[in-house]
Amino acid sequence: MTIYFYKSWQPYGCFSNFSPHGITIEGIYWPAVEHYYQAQKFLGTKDKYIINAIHNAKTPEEAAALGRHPGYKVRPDWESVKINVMRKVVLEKFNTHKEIREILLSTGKEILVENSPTDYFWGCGASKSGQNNLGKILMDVRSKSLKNLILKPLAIS
Ligand SMILES: Nc1nc(O)c(N)c(N[C@@H]2O[C@H](COP(=O)(O)O)[C@@H](O)[C@H]2O)n1
Repeated sequence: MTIYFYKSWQPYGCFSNFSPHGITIEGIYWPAVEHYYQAQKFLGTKDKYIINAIHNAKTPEEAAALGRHPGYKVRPDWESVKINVMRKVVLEKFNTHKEIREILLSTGKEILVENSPTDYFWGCGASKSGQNNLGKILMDVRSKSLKNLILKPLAIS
């Protein structure tokens, strides 16, 4: 059975990047994955001042609106780095928060899909045929977490 998730208040909402699970990366605390992800778009650009506003955004929706604003210039390598940016921050989220790591592990081998009606890159889009890159990252994180769970007791003995 495929597990669909999207909004943070819906079933499996903790898989959404908008869920309120803070992370610390390179010593800086971010209120949600979405804040960090959107801010990375502007590293080293003339619009880098917007990073602070994204960091301080009251909600992930506000962070996303700032990061998607067509008036700000995204870094030129964004398309080639965004998957790795997302991989790093989503892994950190599930390493940090044990309760949602357990929910992720409880999904076993089910396929996870971000059921965004508009996003064909991170989600499946309205046609359900999108790339679902967020779902793929979550399934990778799930495999890594499972390996850690199996290897940890072995390391102790
Ligand atoms: N608009 C919206 N609302 C949500 O609740 C979502 N989970 C998403 N999806 C996330 O949007 C991010 C992509 O943003 P860009 O289009 O690259 O600016 C990514 O975190 C998706 O998972 N969207």
